Amino acid sequence: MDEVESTIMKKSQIRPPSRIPSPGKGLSEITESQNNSRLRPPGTVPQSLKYTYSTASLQMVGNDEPKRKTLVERAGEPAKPNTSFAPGRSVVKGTSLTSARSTSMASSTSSRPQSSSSRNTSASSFASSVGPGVRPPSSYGARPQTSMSRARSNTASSKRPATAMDDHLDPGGGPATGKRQGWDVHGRIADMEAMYFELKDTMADTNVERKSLEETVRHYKIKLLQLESKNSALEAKKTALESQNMTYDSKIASQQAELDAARQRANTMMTAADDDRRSHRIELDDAIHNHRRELDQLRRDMTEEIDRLKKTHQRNTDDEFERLDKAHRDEIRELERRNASHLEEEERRRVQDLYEVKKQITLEQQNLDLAVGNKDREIQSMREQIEQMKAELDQEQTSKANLQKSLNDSSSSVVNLEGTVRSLRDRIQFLESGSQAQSDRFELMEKQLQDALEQAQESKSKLTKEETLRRILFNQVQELKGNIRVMCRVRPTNPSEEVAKILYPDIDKESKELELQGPEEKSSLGTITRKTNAFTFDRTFGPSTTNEEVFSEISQLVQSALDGYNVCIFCYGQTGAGKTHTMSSSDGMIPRATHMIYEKATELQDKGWTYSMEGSFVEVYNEEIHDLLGNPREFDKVKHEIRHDEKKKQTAVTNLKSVELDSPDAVESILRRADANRSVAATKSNERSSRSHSVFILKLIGRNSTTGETSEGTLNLVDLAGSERLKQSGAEGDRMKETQNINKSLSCLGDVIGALGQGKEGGHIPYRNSKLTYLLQYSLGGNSKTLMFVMISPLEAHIKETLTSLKFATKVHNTHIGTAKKTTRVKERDA
Ligand SMILES: Nc1ncnc2c1ncn2[C@@H]1O[C@H](COP(=O)(O)OP(=O)(O)OP(=O)(O)O)[C@@H](O)[C@H]1O
Repeated sequence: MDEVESTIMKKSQIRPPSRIPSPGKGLSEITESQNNSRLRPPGTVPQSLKYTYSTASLQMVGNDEPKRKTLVERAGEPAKPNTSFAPGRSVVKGTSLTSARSTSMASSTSSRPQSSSSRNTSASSFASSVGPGVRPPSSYGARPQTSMSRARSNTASSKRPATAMDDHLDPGGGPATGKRQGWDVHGRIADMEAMYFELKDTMADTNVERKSLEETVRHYKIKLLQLESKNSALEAKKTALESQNMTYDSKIASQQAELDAARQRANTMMTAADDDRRSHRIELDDAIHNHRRELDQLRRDMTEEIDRLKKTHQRNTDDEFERLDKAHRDEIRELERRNASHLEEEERRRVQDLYEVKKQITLEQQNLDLAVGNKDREIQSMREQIEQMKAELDQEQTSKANLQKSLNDSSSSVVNLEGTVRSLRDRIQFLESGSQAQSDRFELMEKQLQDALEQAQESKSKLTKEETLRRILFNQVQELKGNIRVMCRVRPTNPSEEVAKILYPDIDKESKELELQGPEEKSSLGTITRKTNAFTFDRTFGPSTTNEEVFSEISQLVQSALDGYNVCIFCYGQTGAGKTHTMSSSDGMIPRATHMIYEKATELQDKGWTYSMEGSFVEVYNEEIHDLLGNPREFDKVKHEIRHDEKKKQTAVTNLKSVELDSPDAVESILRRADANRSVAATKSNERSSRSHSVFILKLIGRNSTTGETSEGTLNLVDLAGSERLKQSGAEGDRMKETQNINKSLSCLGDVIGALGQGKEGGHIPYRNSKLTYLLQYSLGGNSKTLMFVMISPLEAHIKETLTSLKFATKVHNTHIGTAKKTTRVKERDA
């Protein structure tokens, strides 16, 4: 609002005249009228006029009609009453501004001290130019008092600078600043024109000012309307709040009344409760008092009754005791009599039972004999079956040999025939005779050749079929022999060593039995005895047996690996019993097996089989896997993990070096390297005792291009660490840890074989309990074939350990994995 006002104020400033010509003396009557207006004191303005101006000004604002005419227009008009001009001026310069901001106006007006006088002057000049007759009467005489006029009357009038008007007022007529003479009509007209333009500008300014004022008034009106609507809204709100307030007041009053009523009720209830409590207390006191009295009375009565009863009871007890004593004695006599008869009866019955039991035992014995006879017959029939199968196998092998021979013959005859054909062709070409005889002969020979070729092809396909059949029959024979087999080998001795008594009762027959005389045992009577322990295995090898003989017994298993089975052959026994000699020596099982596989694989090439063979060698030492073909310095750095392929039933070890066995020499180099790397440590039992389990893994993958068959087998040859007992070995520190780990893994091996023997479908087999059993998971049990060599030392000093090894082997031998097998037991009899 102030900003608008200040704008208005700025616009309302009237430019001071630049130069006002001083009027000549001929214009004195105008001067006089002007003088009159100037000379009239401010207080002389009639009150009625003042009122009229203000009302008129308000009307002007309200009507918003620019009724004023320009000075030029009015110049040609007839004279009008004074009031018609004065209010217009007052509206613009006086009343409205005075009432709004009198101070601002005063200051703005005072900044232009010459404005009114210039106007007066211009009016006078104008009058003088148009002549006195048309000049309007002095409007200034009727002008209301404004701040400007007050300022002039109070302060500026006395100190006002000299103006043209003053010159007119000067009676001396000597113009202080006059520049034109009375005759200088043109000059005056020019001045008049200048003044006229100046006035025109002033009027234009005034119009602008008026418009802005009208705008302001409109703005105020809008504002007023907004305020009024706001006021009415507030009024409505106030009314609503008042009515709400009244509702609350009435609610509070009703709740207060309810509260008072509730208080009243509570007081009444409290009083009633107090009364009740008092009356109850009195009743309770009375009751307690009565109860005590009754209790005392009862106590007295009871005491009297007890005394009376005691006396009566004493009497009765004495009588009863006498009576019971008599009855008891009678009863004892009666019981003794009954017991005697009962005993007689019982004895009779027992004798009868004994007779029945004896009879039943005899019957069962007969049944058992029958069953044993049946079993024997079954065994006999199985043996016969095996024999028959062996005969069939022999027959098949013979037929295979014959076929092979005929194939060879056919091949050589084919070669011969081919040579013949070539020579005949040459001859044909040479002869060129085309004679019938020659032609016939040639045809005959060609036919013979064709027949021979067909025969050879037929023999080849027959041979392939024979091979497949052989595999099936061979596996059947292996299964009949059992999927886990145990063989015992006794190492030779030096002449200086004290040997224990070991017998081989069936050495000339099946070579399965072994008898060992146990250690000396002292009885309670002081007599010393030695028990003979008899053992039976799938085969027993005496000290003179060579590695070649041993291998001939196990070669069939190696053949199974080629046929796609998982085969595991392991040597078990105490340190120094000959495990390493049997397994890894230069003519041991590992080199022999690999050589055999190599040879067989080469042979099978004729039957369409191609084999790839990969060998790796690991060591399980302190439950860690080491790569025996790797760098021994990195044994502790490189970690190996065992991964199983559940689907293929194959095991893989991570970060393991495997060597392609493309020649027999490759096997020897592997063995040399593994031997150099193998962890060895000295113990009391053996100077170079292997302290780890070593596993030679041979993977055999075969493909038959003719039949499309594939086979994937694994041969594991395991040299177990020594099985000596902790106490005996005298191991300490690291050695003790080694021995503990060895014993743990060997006992896990026993547990696994035991669990497999129970043969429960889906039963838990604790393969994971040791690294060794986990590594051999798919080579122990299931569809795999296992052979255990129990190595024993024949020395007297090792007899206890030997017995332990043999008992463990018997436990394994009694395990049924896969097909049924005869159970053997350790037989003991005194020497
Ligand atoms: N059948 C055998 N014929 C000849 N010598 C043998 C035979 N068995 C074992 N030996 C010899 O007996 C010694 C101990 O044998 P070997 O090292 O094989 O025992 P080990 O049971 O493997 O011992 P460890 O488990 O501690 O390695 C070796 O010198 C070995 O040559």
